[in-house]
Amino acid sequence: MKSILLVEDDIAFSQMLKRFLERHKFNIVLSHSIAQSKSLIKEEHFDLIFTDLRLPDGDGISLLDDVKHSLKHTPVVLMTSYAEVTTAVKAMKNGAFDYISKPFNPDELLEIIKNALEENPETSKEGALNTKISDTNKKQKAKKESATSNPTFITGISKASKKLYEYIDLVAPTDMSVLITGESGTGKEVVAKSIHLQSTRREAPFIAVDCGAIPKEIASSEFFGHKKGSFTGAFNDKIGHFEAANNGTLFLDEVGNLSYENQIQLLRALQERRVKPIGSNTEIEVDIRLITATNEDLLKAVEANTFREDLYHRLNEFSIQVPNLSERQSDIILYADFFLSKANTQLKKEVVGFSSEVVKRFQNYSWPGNLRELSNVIKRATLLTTGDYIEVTALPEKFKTDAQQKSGIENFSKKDNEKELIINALNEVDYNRTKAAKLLNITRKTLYNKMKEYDIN
Ligand SMILES: Nc1ncnc2c1ncn2[C@@H]1O[C@H](COP(=O)(O)OP(=O)(O)OP(=O)(O)O)[C@@H](O)[C@H]1O
Repeated sequence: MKSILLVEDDIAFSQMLKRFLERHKFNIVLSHSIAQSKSLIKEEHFDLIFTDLRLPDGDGISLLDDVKHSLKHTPVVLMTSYAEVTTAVKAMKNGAFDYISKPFNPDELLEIIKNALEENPETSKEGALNTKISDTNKKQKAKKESATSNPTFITGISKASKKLYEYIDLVAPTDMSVLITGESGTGKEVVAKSIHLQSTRREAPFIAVDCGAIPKEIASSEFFGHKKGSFTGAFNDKIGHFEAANNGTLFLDEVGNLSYENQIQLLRALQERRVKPIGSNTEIEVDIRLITATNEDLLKAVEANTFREDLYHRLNEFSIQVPNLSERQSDIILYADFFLSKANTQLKKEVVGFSSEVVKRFQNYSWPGNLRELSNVIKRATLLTTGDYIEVTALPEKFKTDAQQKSGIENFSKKDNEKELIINALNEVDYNRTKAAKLLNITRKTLYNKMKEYDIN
């Protein structure tokens, strides 16, 4: 029977894991600290060390260093939370076999353990050990790396995000016009781009136009193009946005800003599916899919007669409301991590994560500027950070008001992290405790006990 040293300071969680692994025929020895683990390693043989990243007397990485010196071939697998994934990836470069992010599901856990144990210690060279990645995490990392090297977008895990992406999946393959509403910075343009990329038009152009930035006098030339010499200042032929987006998608941002006259021109072009550049005698047939976005209430504009009702219905064959970041609480750290990777690449930095205090303050903040604000805060903080972790001191003043709270990763409390995970899981499933327990991979009884312990109602 293979023997595993399980290092986890959360008593209830470690007991649960122990029982689960014992049922799968592993011999489990529990340890709740680095010091205890170090002495156990001297006394007993272990086939695998499975350790939490944050422990009361240090982190799993220092245990990893120790193991690497004394037990070169014993694989070490780390358990992490969202905020720590970047650290775990770094730990893998230092010899950890793999990592698993909490909450994890039993199959994922068994697969990682099986892979780690299957590694032949006698033949594996140091380098091979350093670069071994399980299939499960290969997938996770591939996703992460593609997000980093190709900074497009991530979908999020909150209920609101899932619903948003369900709608995107639903409407993308059709040719329907989509009206995207949502506050500034929520990601409306990213949604438009995802619809385009999931549509049959993905190989054709995606042309984004900010209608708020076009003076009404030149709007028709911008949309439909012009011929050289057709008006003063028309020094060359110009291709309009409709023609440029032919066979693809035209995205009109801030569509509510179009003048009444421009609205009429737009409607006509959409109905007739053809445009005539200014100064030209020939009409050009265009096949475009139209996606529009607004952060104002267009229906109110229709009532006030500032936006044409016929155009409104033409644009609104399907509507998608992009939620505010405050409604996507369980996504905040995921997005923060994504923006951190992006900022690291842009600024050539290697900041690995956020202090627990920063995580807490991010989760307590209302984010009126939504994803754009989060992205800006993180970029600035990454620039200001000289250590491994972004601390409260690198955040704008508005995040520093809670003078009672100490900052620093030494303050990272397992309890806070666990409480957050439980609250997020409960929010995710509308406080259905059976589903939340399933999501967290713990029994209902453990969940009840923890809710009581953390005073969660
Ligand atoms: N799903 C996502 N994943 C990663 N980054 C995102 C996502 N959605 C939006 N962002 C980022 O958030 C920022 C704001 O997004 P975007 O410009 O799409 O918002 P918007 O709602 O169109 O804003 P506005 O109303 O001001 O035009 C951008 O930096 C964008 O890259």
